[in-house]
Amino acid sequence: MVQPHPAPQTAWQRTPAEHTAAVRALAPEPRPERIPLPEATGRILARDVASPRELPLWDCSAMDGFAARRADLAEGVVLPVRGDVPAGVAPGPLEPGTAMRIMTGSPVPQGADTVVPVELTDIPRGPVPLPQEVRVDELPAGDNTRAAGSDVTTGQVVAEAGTVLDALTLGAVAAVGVAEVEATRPVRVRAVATGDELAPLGTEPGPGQLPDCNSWLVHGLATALGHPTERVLLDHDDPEELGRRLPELTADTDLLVFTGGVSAGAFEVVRQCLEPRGIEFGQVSMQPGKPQGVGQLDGVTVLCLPGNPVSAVVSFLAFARPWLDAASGREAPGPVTAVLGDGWAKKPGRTQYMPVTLSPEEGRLVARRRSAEGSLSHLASRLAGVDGFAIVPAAAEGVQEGDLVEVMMVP
Ligand SMILES: Nc1nc2c(c(=O)[nH]1)N[C@H]1C(S)=C(S)[C@@H](COP(=O)(O)OP(=O)(O)OC[C@H]3O[C@@H](n4cnc5c(N)ncnc54)[C@H](O)[C@@H]3O)O[C@H]1N2
Ligand code: MOO
Repeated sequence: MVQPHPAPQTAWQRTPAEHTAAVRALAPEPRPERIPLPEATGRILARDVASPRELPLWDCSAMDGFAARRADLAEGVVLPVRGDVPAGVAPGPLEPGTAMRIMTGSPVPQGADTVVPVELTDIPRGPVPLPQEVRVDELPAGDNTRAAGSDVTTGQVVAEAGTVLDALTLGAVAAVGVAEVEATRPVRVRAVATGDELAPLGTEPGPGQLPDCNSWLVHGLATALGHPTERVLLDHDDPEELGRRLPELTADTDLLVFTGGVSAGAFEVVRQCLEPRGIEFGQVSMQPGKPQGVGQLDGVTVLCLPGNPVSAVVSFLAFARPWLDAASGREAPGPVTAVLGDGWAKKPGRTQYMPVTLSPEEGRLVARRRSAEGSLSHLASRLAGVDGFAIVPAAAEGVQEGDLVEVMMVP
């Protein structure tokens, strides 16, 4: 058992917005690097990607059928077929009064301006030999061609700096043939859960112990945002021991996130170790998430979040996420507006973050409390299924069904 340290003094009182700004101000500039496109999945683009070519690369067919001149077409007309235009060939010009068989995406022969879909002719669909002639049974409504450059022109930006290279953005960049991109380096996160009482997942908790979930929560949230994250479990409340381990904890990382040991108890390992080292602790007028600490050690930003699991999640989303967005060049997503599907009373004074589920109903996004016990900070098991946290302003004494609320989303 570690001897208690003197009760720490509260350094500051802030609103959530003030603390978000204070934390965000410590974020380093995003560091870009040039990497092969496949490695950039999930990264954030540091520079616009402009197309080096136009797409389609040529005027092409939108249908499998027969390329012809509109002027030669009439219902029942029979045209001689002068060749095939499969994928991957550059056809010669089309003689007036003739047709060429053409496949979807293939270059329209010079002189042709219309593709008659095979279904509108006497030729059966599918792999049939090239016919000598084709009868047009019905005139196509459109020309069934796609103009060169109608998707993208040379130099046009297909993905903007700040965009996450998700599967679809990656597809767009690959489509224009760009093999390397400038993306921001991922931010390395270390999630440190502290507390004498913590038992690692998969072990049976001893007397007075409980399973650690915070390291998994922080790991999961940071990973979901695309940051490589390492978990550390410090199953003790010894500030001296934590002090000895600090060089190791701050090495090769950009953001160190502690959970637990930050409030006013006699054994607040994180606060007692880090306050003398310049990390500032104080209170944010929010519920949950009141006790917070922030600062820098050896150039690494250190965030100290409260140990109650719901408090840790809310604090991560309100403070760590904006830091991560800023450090990785990602535009911070704002809250989502929803209609409340139920109401509840609240004490005025602190901004409340209520765990809610969201569902689209009759064209509106409806937010409902995840559980009747509301935003109590210890309800770890009720985190399952939470879509976000409805933000109820500090002065409010409650909310009613039908009110509009802003919801801080879970990534
Ligand atoms: N006298 C006061 N007491 C408390 C205050 C206060 O202002 N004055 N603030 C309360 C609030 S609000 C919160 S939130 C908590 C925050 O406390 P700590 O950050 O010091 O967290 P701990 O005491 O270490 O733990 C709180 C609670 O959470 C459980 N916990 C901690 N880590 C984990 C983990 N990794 N996995 C699962 N559960 C964890 C821990 O066992 C405790 O039950 O302080 C209030 N007290
Ligand atoms: O801030 Mo604590 O998170 O209210 O329970």
